[in-house]
Amino acid sequence: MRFIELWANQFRNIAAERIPVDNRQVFLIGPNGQGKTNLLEAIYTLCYGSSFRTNQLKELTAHGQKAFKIEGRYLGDDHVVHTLVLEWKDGKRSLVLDDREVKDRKELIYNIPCIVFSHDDIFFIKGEPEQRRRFFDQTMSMYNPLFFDDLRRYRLVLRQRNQAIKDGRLELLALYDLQLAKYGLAIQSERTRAVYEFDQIFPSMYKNVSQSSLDVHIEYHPSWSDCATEDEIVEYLARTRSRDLSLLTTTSGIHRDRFLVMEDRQPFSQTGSTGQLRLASLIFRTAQMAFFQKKTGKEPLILVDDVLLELDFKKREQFLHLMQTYCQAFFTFLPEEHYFSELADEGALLYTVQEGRFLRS
Ligand SMILES: Nc1ncnc2c1ncn2[C@@H]1O[C@H](COP(=O)(O)OP(=O)(O)OP(=O)(O)O)[C@@H](O)[C@H]1O
Repeated sequence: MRFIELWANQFRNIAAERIPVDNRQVFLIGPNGQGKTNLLEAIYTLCYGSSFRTNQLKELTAHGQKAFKIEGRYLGDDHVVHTLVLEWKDGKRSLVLDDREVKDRKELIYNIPCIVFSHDDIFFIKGEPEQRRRFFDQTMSMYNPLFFDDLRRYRLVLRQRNQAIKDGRLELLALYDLQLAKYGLAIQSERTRAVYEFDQIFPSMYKNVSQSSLDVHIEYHPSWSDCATEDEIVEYLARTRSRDLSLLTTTSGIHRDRFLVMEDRQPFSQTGSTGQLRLASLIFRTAQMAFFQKKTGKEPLILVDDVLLELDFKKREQFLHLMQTYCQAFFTFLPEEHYFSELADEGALLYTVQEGRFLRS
C-alpha cells in the first residue's frame, strides 16, 4: 500500500492543505519545530488511531481548538484507492474507512502496518521493562490478531482481578485465575516463540551495522517461567494469593514478564555506550520490519524521524541497506543534513517544511 494524499485540519501546527505523497519515498526537510514530526504523527495516528508521542489524543488538537481531523487517501494492496478519516471531536475518536465506520481499532492495524523510527526508541533498550514489553507486544500484534485479542482479554481480566482484590471480593478470584491462566499461557507461549525468532534476526543485524563482534541478544524471562500448563498457573496463583492480597495487586503474570537486551551475560543498558544503545534501538526497528515481512510477506510503511543523524557514514550505509524493504517511507531531515541524497531514489518527493506548510521542492 501507499498513501497518495494527506490532509489534516486543526492537527497541531499543520496547515489544512492537501499534501500529495504518491511516491515510495517522501522527504520532509526543514529546521527544528516546523512540523515535520507532526506530519509523521498524523500518518501514524491515521494508521493506528493513536499517537506515538502521547496517549492523549486531545494533545494533537491545534492550540485553541477543540477538534481535529486527518484524512488519508491510499492505494491498498487490493489496488483500490481508499479514504480513511479520523476525527477527534467532543472527546471522542471516530474512524471512517470509505464511508464505513471502523468500530474496532484492530481493523486498522491489519490495514496499514506502520513502523515509526524515533529518538524515543532508545527506551526500548535502556528504559523500564514495560517499554520492552510494549515493543514486543507491538511486534507480535502486527502480524497476529489472535495474540492481540489475547492481550486485550488478559488486560481486562487483570483489571477485574485487581479490582476484586481491592474490594475484598475474594470469591471471584478463582474464576479470574482460570481466565488469567488461559490467556496468559497463550501469550507466554507466543512471546517465547517470537523472541526466539526475533533473536535469529537481531544479533546479526547489530553486528553488521555496528561492524563489531559484540554479541547483543534478547532474553525472555516469563514471570510464570515454572508453569507449562494452565493448571500449573492456577496453582501458582493460589500459592501466591496471600502476597497479592497484601500488596493489593496481581504480583505475577505476563504483565510482569521481562525482556532483556544482553551483551554476552550482562544487560546491554549497563555495558553499552549511548551511541551503541541508540544504534541497538534503531536495529530493533529494522528487525521489527524484517520480522513483520517474514511473517506476513508484506512490506510495512515506515516513518523515520531524523534518527540517522547520529550514525557515521559507514554505519548509515549499512543501516540504510537493511531498511530497503518498505512499501512507502517518510523521512524527516534538517536542512543541513545533506546526506538524504544518499538515500533518495530518482524521482523521490521532497518537501520543505515551514511553519506547518509543506512546499514541494
Ligand atoms: N497542539 C499544537 N498546536 C499547534 N502547534 C503545535 C501543537 N503542538 C506542537 N505544535 C507546534 O509544532 C511545532 C513542532 O513541530 P514538530 O514537532 O513537527 O517539529 P519538527 O519540524 O519535527 O522539528 P524537529 O526537527 O525539532 O523535530 C512547534 O512549532 C510547536 O509549537
